[in-house]
Amino acid sequence: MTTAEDDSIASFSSDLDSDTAVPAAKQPLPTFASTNSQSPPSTCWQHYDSNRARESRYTTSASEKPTTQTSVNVKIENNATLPNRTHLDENERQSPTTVTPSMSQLDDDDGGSNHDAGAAVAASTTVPIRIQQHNVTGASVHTPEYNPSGGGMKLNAKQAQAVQAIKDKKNVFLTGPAGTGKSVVLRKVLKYCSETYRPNQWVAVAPTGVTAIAIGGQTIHSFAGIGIPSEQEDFNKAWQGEKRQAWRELKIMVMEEISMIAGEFLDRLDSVVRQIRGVDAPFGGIQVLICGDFLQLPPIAESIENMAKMREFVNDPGTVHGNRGFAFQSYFWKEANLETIHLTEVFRQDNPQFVNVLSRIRRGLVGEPAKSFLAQCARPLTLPSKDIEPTRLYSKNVDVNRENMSELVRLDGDTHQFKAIDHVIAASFAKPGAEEKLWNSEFFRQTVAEDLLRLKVGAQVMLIKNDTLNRRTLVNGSRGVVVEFTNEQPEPPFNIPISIPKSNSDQARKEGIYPKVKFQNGETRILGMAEFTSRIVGVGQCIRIAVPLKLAWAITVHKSQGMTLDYVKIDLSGVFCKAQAYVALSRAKDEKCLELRNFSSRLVKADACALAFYDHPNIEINKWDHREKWTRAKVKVESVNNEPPSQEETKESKNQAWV
Ligand SMILES: Nc1ncnc2c1ncn2[C@@H]1O[C@H](COP(=O)(O)OP(=O)(O)OP(=O)(O)O)[C@@H](O)[C@H]1O
Repeated sequence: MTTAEDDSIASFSSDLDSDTAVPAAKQPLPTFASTNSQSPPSTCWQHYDSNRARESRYTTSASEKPTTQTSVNVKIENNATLPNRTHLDENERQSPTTVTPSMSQLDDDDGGSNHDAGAAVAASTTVPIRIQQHNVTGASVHTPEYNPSGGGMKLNAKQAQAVQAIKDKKNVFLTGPAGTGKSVVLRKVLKYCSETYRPNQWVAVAPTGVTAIAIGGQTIHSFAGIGIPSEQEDFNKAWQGEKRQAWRELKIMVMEEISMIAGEFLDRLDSVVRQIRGVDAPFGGIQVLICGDFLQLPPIAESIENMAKMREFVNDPGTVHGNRGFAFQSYFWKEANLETIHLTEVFRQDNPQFVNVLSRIRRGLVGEPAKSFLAQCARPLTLPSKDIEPTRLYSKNVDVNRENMSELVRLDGDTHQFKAIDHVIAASFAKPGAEEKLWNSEFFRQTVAEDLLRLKVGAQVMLIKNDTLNRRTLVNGSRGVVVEFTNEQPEPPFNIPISIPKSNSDQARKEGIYPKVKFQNGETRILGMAEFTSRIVGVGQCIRIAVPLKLAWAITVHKSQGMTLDYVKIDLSGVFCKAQAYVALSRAKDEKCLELRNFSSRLVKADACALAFYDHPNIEINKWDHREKWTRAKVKVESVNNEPPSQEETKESKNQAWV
């Protein structure tokens, strides 16, 4: 084991400039006689409109619900049949995506007696499986909870301290560089929760589907019932029946990868949860374990340009959600009275030289020794066996897609193409030109659901939509392999029929043929189409109906956060955000099992605000600001600010986020 450079954690006080408007989250919250209220108070935060909320019980929001005044414009490609939206399963749009962690998934690494390998595999994106002749890429990869070697794992003193703090009912922030065992502690805590609380009293949440799978939990968006929020009203969806009840019953929430959860998101959610629970305390008194490293991937903030556009369409600009700031910049953070535990012992890598290189890169530093150390990885990887396929990491989706397509081409067999169906619904109150705006929306270019999906038997795939029904064991991020194409009928919720006529150019494409996928948890599913939507504040809704699969020989760095990879090929040429190079490199266990392409010192960047948070106790770092202005951090170190992301960065990040 090797100890990383010691980062002293900051405990700081942070107040707003006197001229900074106090966000509504800080305005006095309404008080409630009891927590049994069934709807948000009319005085609820930021112009809550109770009529709209009533409607949103049945639709994603009032603006989305087709009404007689709503114009629906449907563009049907290639004579595809458009499924009637009213026939879509209502549950699919509203019901919670609940991935109940099985006990075995939560089993820690100490050889717990009830380990159930099958169920554990269900939650992993990286566990090796062999399906007929098709090997799932990443066979060499393991996440710690599913370490095939099993065996005992003794927590070090700080890890044990974190578990104890949770047992002592404290709110805990568990941090430290990559590979220091934060997730291992998290799983110990989940095991404790499962033994101590009833199932509805605890939850594990993460910002992305892949991470959620790895901890056997669900995304924070799906648990909250708010989807990907674009305005305050979306957060108010947490009031909807089942969700409201879930929030009220909760006693402890475990949050993974906090670096990707924005301060603004936490504050908006916190405000609603306090009201739902009728307790004016952080998350209405729910105990929290927050895990993560702020020097890893940051939240995906809206660009200033997009924020400005969205604000044009709303009465109160403060209601537009920009996903700004790190979690430590939230009001919630300051009030939660978190006990910070900083892990420093790196377990993932054994070589102290590699640990030192990574430690510098985490802080945005490179230097000659690090450069020459990494230069030795710019050679083809030698693999111990033909069966082992290294995981390939790229920064951008475009590179991932190219790599996946070239793998697809190498497979024998017919290509089956699945064309998406797009349509738009303008909001009843939208200004003229709304439909055109919707058709030109970035959603249709950026959404992870491809316009034309090509598949073959043997293709490595990833599910890109949660299964909100059935056994709820498959989620956005579940990995599998296409085992055949069939005309058997798919099951809900992925059962929108594929009825696209044969194209001239593609001999393999037939009507009513569905891909059958064997997932890593052993489940086999026939997949029809599913609905992907994006609501544009004040304008309406963009909808794509597509087969919810994506090729997955290669994955993005964003998808890899939290993983431990035995054999990995990394191409850093497309790095577009801070910490991306660090996250990619720190996945590798050993430099001998890492092939590195296109490394350059200029790609290594750390966020100055996150560095300041760790390095300077007692500094003031401003909170996210709900006004147009992106406030500068009031720190005593030079050039520390929260730069808003560029449009390019937001676009790329969203590409990752929507996966
Ligand atoms: N106490 C321990 N003893 C032995 N190995 C450990 C211990 N804690 C963690 N590990 C191992 O270290 C590796 C990294 O652990 P883990 O994924 O929990 O780190 P992390 O801090 O969550 O990393 P990241 O920030 O990259 O998500 C895993 O292989 C895990 O099994």
